[in-house]
Amino acid sequence: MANEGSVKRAIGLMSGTSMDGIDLALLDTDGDAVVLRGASSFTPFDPKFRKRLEVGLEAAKAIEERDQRPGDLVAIETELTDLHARAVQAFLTREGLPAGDIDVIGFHGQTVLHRPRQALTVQLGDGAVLAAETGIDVVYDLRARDMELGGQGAPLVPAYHRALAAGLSGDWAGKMPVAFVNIGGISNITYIGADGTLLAFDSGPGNALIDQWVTRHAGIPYDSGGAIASEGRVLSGLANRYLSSPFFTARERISLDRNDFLPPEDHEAGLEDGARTLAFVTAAAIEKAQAHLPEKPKLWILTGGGRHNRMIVEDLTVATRHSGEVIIAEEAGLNGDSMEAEAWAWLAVRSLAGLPITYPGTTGVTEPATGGVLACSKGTQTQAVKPEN
Ligand SMILES: Nc1ncnc2c1ncn2[C@@H]1O[C@H](COP(=O)(O)OP(=O)(O)OP(=O)(O)O)[C@@H](O)[C@H]1O
Ligand SMILES: CC(=O)N[C@H]1[C@@H]2OC[C@@H](O2)[C@@H](O)[C@@H]1O[C@H](C)C(=O)O
Repeated sequence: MANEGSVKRAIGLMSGTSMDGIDLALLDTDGDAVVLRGASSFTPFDPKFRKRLEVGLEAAKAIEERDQRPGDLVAIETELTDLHARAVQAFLTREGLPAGDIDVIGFHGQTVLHRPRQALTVQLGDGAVLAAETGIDVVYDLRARDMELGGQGAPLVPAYHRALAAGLSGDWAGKMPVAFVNIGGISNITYIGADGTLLAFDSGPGNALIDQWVTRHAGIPYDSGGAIASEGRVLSGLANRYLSSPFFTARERISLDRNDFLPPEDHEAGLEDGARTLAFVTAAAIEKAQAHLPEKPKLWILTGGGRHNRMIVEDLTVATRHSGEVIIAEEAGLNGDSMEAEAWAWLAVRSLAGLPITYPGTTGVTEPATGGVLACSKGTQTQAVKPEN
């Protein structure tokens, strides 16, 4: 290991359900406290590769065993791994850091299938190849063991949210319970009670529906700032169709696949009304999540790309105005773009130490569980991380 003692220097790599690119973050941590949040980067996928990933998602529907790669998925996985290796190399060059300074990379990969009921989750990405190409040890496949132990395999960032909450300062420190809401392709919520209670689950659609809608109707990848939505009005019939999904009232909290909610049919709305309604649905779904929490949060910290959509932020602010305050991560001194990548760095360090990464309250796993697979940079052997939870 490059760094002595319990504090490790880790790089986290996240390519989320929006499939927009690779977030990278540097983190110094002992796997408990966040010692130092470092520099970060974003490497967008070019539109051609994004298109290939979308085709890959369709092919992935045929997967029954997690190592199957139907259609073009073998080639896509190779290209994806290579793009991650290049993102790491470009970051190290930019920051003037030798690879030997980094103890470990936490590698998420690209989720192409997630079926918790079948205990099946597939993230494309070859950890061994990434380790060989970067010369840095890689911890990857962090979701699978949780599923084997009865968990949903997601969300995994909540334990990191709790570590961040412990470090909040000033006025924000006393505002408990606090909820982190990550508005990515799908939205997920983490609740941290004043007594440290940790609960988390996917709360519903995030930007994926909005992205698909504006791509189809305006040829742009996302509704920047919520500008299109701000020109439209909420179509209550359409909104209610989404919000009456049994997903919101089911006692069991399940993690979502990107395709669990689909964009409206073309005839159901015009461009602006569709974007406005979907932004409303995203916020309303987050508000509905409160029904599954022991107390209403006093503070909501928004992360993920959806915090830039002002209609989502406004709608959530209105919906929670009697009980809580809504802020974006940056107002609390955090980085809403790199938080998930930071989390993957933190989780990798925990994995190396055999510490739990998921809990009954976060994924429904039977007991606190570690996870991940270690691929060593020196040598070809890939060994499973041996947990001691
Ligand atoms: N300026 C902006 N205005 C509005 N929306 C934005 C803006 N920037 C990014 N987004 C939205 O955020 C999305 C990317 O968010 P993010 O990177 O948090 O998602 P992700 O990590 O891929 O998803 P997940 O957390 O579900 O895995 C984009 O697809 C877009 O919809
Ligand atoms: C299977 C999968 O990749 N799930 C993602 C997805 O995107 C958001 C939400 O659904 C969350 O459950 C999860 O990612 C975050 C990073 C997590 O595991 O915490």
